[in-house]
Amino acid sequence: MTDSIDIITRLAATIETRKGGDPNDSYVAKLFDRGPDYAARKLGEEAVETVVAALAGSDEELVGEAADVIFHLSVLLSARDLSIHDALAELGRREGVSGIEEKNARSSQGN
Ligand SMILES: N=c1c2ncn([C@@H]3O[C@H](COP(=O)(O)OP(=O)(O)OP(=O)(O)O)[C@@H](O)[C@H]3O)c2ncn1[C@@H]1O[C@H](COP(=O)(O)O)[C@@H](O)[C@H]1O
Repeated sequence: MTDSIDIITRLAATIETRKGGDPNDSYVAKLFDRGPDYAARKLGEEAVETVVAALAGSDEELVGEAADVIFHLSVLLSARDLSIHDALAELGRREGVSGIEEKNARSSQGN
């Protein structure tokens, strides 16, 4: 499990290093160059492909599409000057909070 977090941490760090990079040398730099809206569309495409794989694909295809979603989500958050670690921290915050408490906490915040 620690290894999985290490992989996400390394990926997030690599993604950050690509900011301002040459789009011809780096796929992530190309995504940054095209902007957050493009990164969001890529994430949407990968999410749809994940659903298709879940409904009609093999386990291997589903895992591959899920990895694409995590990658493109990481790029999108970085393009918005956020990080996948912000999303993980939110999941961590929800640990130990029951579904009802979470719902109440969100409605008291106006969400
Ligand atoms: N995980 C990935 C990853 N997954 C997929 N891809 C790239 O995604 C591209 C495939 O995208 P698509 O098929 O959707 O379409 P495309 O037409 O090629 O791309 P678009 O023009 O549609 O954006 C290929 O170029 C893949 O190399 C990735 N590129 C990079 N990473 C990670 O990002 C790191 C940095 O990559 P670079 O920025 O390229 O050095 C790598 O070390 C990896 O860890």
